[in-house]
Amino acid sequence: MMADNQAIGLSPCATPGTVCVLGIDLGTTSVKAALVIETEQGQIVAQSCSRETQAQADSLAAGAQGMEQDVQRIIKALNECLAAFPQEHLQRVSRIGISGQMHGVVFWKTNQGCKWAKSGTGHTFQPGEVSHLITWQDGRCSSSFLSSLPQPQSHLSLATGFGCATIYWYLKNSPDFLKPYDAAGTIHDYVVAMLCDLERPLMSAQNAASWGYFNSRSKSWNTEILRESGFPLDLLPEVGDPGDIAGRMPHDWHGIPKGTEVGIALGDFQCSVYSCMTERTDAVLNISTSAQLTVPMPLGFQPPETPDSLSAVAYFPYFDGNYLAVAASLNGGNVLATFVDMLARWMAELGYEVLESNVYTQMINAALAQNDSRLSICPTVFGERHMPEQLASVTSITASDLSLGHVTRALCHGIIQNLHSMLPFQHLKEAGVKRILGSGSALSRNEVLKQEVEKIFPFPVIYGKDVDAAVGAAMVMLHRR
Ligand SMILES: Nc1ncnc2c1ncn2[C@@H]1O[C@H](COP(=O)(O)OP(=O)(O)O)[C@@H](O)[C@H]1O
Ligand SMILES: O=C(CO)[C@@H](O)[C@H](O)[C@H](O)[C@H](O)COP(=O)(O)O
Repeated sequence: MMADNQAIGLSPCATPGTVCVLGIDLGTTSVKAALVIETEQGQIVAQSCSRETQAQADSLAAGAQGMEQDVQRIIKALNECLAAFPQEHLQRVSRIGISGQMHGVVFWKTNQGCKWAKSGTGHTFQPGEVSHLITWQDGRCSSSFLSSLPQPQSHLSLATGFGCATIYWYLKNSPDFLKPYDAAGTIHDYVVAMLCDLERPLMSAQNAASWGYFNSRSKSWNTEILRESGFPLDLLPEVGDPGDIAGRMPHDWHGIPKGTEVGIALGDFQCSVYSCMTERTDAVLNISTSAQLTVPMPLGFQPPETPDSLSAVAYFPYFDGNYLAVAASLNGGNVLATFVDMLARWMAELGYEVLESNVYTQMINAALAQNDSRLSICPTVFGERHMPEQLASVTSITASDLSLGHVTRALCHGIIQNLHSMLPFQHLKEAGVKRILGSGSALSRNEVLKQEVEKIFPFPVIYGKDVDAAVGAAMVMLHRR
């Protein structure tokens, strides 16, 4: 689906005195925005919008191993989302919360990162001296390259696609690439820096942990280790607490008033959890481009000093010094997207053009008619961080189970089964989990995935209406005073 705009019937944002917060999520596939307002009954999502970015770009330096995105395209999708909101709502926004795809890195030149221009509805910005975003899906750092790097002092293992690993890769393979830039951050740190005109980017501890070489206990980069190996320390953003304010906008933006507060950028996964988790006995399953299954760790939990690189579960910083235990899978909605793309390419080779959104609808409907499939699909097309070498496979192929419905059913089963192998039902039960909350648009739009979740994890599964990272980012900013 290319675009999706939704509005509730009333216009509470337009009511004077109403607190209205804009939440933005810069995801791997799409940009989402939501206007969330505080009412006596709680929060309401007054408007939401989603635009696919179609930002995939060739990597000149890393070739097929690279996974890069064009920042112009991401900002275009963001501008389109905001342009779709009514001006009278945007004029009431008093705070902005921004989240996005973690781990990735984008480089820019201070004071030249963007160009502001006046448009019909106020000021907007376009990217200026900015590199591609090298995303969390980037595969340029091989296992042998990673093991040649200094040992981080962090509870999280380093993996390909992590900002610091990517910077090391440029340093060793293409140092000239880094020369024009003096600032770096995740894509959402970049947007916050542009909106607040920050001299030096600010990054939340959530995103810093996702870059590697960050100690979550001391909330500091492994400066000494990095310095000794010649790492360009100037490219490391300053780190702040998730929920803190990064600054105020010196310009109006799409009609949002000048002076509006912008929060330090947050992790998309943590914001998805924030949008729905209400009890400490909740597990959250988020499926967007990637997939995560998570449970909150007990209050006061501190992760071990060193990571277990073979463990499928990692501890990600959440809010207020708390942690989430997470099975962060690299194989979520992107596996289905790869399948759809493969089908569309085959069809094109056979002389037929198909609309990908129609393929999703058809294949989901076909799989709904097949309760089961003997096909067994291990879906790890993109490997997993704890097992990068184990790629996807199909076994138990019988001639009777080759319909689109059988294959889609087996694929959806495989995605959920893979998450289960990383964080099994039994472990969730032992951790006191009572229900699973579903979030993310790859899950909410796919009835077959939902059925497989309910089969494989026999807990009550609840799919909220307005649960995603954009709403979570707005809620964080509503709640933090
Ligand atoms: N028409 C569709 N119907 C069902 N699922 C879809 C459709 N289009 C895309 N998807 C799924 O949604 C995923 C992207 O979800 P999205 O929430 O946009 O990701 P992100 O938050 O990572 O940007 C795709 O990888 C794909 O699996
Ligand atoms: O990279 C992964 C894979 O699950 C996670 O560690 C991370 O929290 C996020 O999923 C990434 O930020 C990507 O998010 P998304 O675009 O798939 O929603």
